[in-house]
Amino acid sequence: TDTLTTTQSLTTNQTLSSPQGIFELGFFSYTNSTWYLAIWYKNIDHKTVVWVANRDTPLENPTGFLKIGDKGNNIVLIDQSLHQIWSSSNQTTTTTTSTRNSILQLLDSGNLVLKESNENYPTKFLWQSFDYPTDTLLPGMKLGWNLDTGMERHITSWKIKDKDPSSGDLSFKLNYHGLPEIFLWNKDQIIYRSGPWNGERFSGVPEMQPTTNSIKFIFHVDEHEVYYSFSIENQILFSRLFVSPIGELQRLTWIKTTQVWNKFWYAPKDQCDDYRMCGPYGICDTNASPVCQCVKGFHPKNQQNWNLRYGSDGCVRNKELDCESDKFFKLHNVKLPETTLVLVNRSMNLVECEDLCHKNCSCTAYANIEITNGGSGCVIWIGELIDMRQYPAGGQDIYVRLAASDVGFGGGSNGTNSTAKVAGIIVGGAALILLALGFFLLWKKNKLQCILKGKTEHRGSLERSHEFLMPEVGFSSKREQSSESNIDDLELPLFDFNTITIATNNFSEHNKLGQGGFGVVYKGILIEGQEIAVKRLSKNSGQGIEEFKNEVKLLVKLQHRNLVRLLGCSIQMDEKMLVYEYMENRSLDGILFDKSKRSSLDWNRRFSIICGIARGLLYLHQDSRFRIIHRDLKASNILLDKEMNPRISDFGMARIFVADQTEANTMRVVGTYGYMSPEYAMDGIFSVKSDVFSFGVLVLEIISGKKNRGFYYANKEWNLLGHSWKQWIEGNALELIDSSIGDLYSQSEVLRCIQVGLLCVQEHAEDRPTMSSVVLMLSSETAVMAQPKNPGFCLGRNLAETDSSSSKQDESFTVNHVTVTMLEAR
Ligand SMILES: Nc1ncnc2c1ncn2[C@@H]1O[C@H](COP(=O)(O)OP(=O)(O)OP(=O)(O)O)[C@@H](O)[C@H]1O
Repeated sequence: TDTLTTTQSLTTNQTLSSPQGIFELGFFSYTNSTWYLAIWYKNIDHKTVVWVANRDTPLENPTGFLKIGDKGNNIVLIDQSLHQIWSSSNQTTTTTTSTRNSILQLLDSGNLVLKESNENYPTKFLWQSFDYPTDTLLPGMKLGWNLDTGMERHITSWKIKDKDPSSGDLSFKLNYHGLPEIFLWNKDQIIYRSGPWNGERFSGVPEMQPTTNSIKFIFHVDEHEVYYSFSIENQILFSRLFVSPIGELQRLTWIKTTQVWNKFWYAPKDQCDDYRMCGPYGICDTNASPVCQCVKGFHPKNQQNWNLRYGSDGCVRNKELDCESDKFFKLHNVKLPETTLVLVNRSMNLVECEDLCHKNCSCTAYANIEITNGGSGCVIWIGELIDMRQYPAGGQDIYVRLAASDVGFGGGSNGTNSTAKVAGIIVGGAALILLALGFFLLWKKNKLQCILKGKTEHRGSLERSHEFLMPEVGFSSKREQSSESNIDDLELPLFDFNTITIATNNFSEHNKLGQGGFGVVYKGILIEGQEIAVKRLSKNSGQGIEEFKNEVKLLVKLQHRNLVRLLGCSIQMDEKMLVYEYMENRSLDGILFDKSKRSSLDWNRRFSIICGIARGLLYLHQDSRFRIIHRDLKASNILLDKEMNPRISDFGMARIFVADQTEANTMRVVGTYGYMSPEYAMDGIFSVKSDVFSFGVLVLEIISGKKNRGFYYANKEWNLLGHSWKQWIEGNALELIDSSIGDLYSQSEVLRCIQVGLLCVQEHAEDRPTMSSVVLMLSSETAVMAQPKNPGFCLGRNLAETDSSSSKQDESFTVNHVTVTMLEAR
């Protein structure tokens, strides 16, 4: 049978057999002292184990058994003393709910699956062994990442071949950063890499050639998943990828007539496959002597070691770059250098790619990503070029940046316009002959190869207008999604995590702009030179990725000259980042409340800042396609651009940063103390009028240059609001004005602003004007204005401040340091 039910168990002398008898599940032992639950090919005499459940926790005698766990959501191995020695739920977090009717089934693919017995959907499993490979990748298994759940699948060798299946030192793992590629690790050291996928094959496996039958190789990249896999059209043909304990990656294919596993392909093959063999800017060529050569324009860093055939020190430039006048030199037929830290744009062509690289002084090389149809896409390297090798044929072209004088005779390449140039390494006179020989050998080898087919479905619709706003992972190929979801996704400008890492100098302290309630903010410079501010949201921002994306999609549409533009977001596993345009003059509070800086804000400037904020807020309240209540309007959320125009920031954060649902419901989440309207602070009632209140506080702060919280008049009873109100009713309002403004101001304008400010901070929300009347009052000298009534919270000490944790500084007085905004659909 192929199935085990909840009432059955599988003892060590029993097996399950897949429906067509291709695979078998049972127990095996090499030593008779350790027993393992495993899957092997049923009809291959020499037992070829492809999966082991309890590789690191063997049964110590053959009296154990396998059964479905009591809750029906996992499988467990029980030993002689009825102890559970292994369970599938150690491996998974997804199957926490209990299920009554589950069954365990061995499929003909070799996949052992736990599923609901009435579940007919062929891929809906509670658990599957394919998610937990051991040392073997079977057709249909994925090697790589599910970026939504963080699940990673890789293969790890046995300790001793055919003897000890416990986890060995060798693993083959996909790295999804940059242009994804797969690395062979020995413990914590990389020993080989595949090179990135070029649409047809791995850049480091030029012998993989698309032919016409049997094995189809798959390299899938989208924002949810990045994986390598393969399928075989003919189920009776057996092929598996396997990592051996001695550090060899092997594709083995079963030859029925001779009953042997044939080594179809393997790696590493030669010394040039050894990772970093020739160091930075070194290029390894098995046909050269010594095998390590420097890229043209470079010389060995340590000539002595180099002479001793030690290449790992690599090479250094003959002449430093000068950026402007640099040229590019084309290397033919190479394995592309490591692509973990690169920038990727799939929509650019080679000419645009060159242009981009040229403009960025830290770009060291560029190349096409895909080789199909004459080449497409752009990858640019920012740092050293590592682990290149030269192939006689079948490699890729890369354009390396050199100082103009190092390009030498024949000149630099102008990207696609250039004619084929001499290979960029100094290989000596025999190269051509060897090249021809190499071609011949390769051709012979290729005749033996089976199919290699990259997935090349259309991707034109995926191109984005933002260059390098595109994550490699998110953009490259949403190939298996409906066009509808593609269109949907088009609206979300996703920045590649690498782009952000590079832009922010790997989130360096130096780039840190500050820390707010939502997380740390970094300054960044995109490769095209655009400055950005990246808000790295605290990990517990409480919102799922999909909801986050939806919010960002809405917020990027809000555009107004008095709002800080949200450019997009970046998502890395469970980490979320918001990308804003950078505001050169930072936040208003940094100038307004700084003794030495505030005099740079004369009255005209302050008045235009007040008017700008009013217009921005009006847009949020009324003119945008959604009504947005900011809920955290304050001087630190007013940023100033190059021309000192005010720009409101942090709008829409309530939706993005859901700290805790219960808090949101009980409305305990509040804005920043000092700017909060009474009804909001006390009862959690928020409306556009609570924003109007905060705006009023801001206006009075801008006029007086004093913080509402930090300012107490004489007997310390009054805060800025109380003090302003007092001056107003006593007819001394002009005394409020910041002395650093000097004498150059229009009295009527100042008075009008004070009146507007006081109208906005009135205690009762219904008395406060709307933002549209505020804008009107500010812009018209003849507008009729009401007399303000008393403000809310005009005493220095009030309800909120009795909290012992509040300080006199203008910090967020918030629950969990979260400040919020509200977004309502119209
Ligand atoms: N787009 C931007 N351009 C330049 N500087 C910015 C930008 N966004 C934020 N900053 C700076 O980063 C720092 C932190 O900003 P953030 O908005 O996270 O915190 P905050 O406004 O001080 O507090 P809160 O999170 O409570 O609103 C501030 O000093 C701000 O000036």
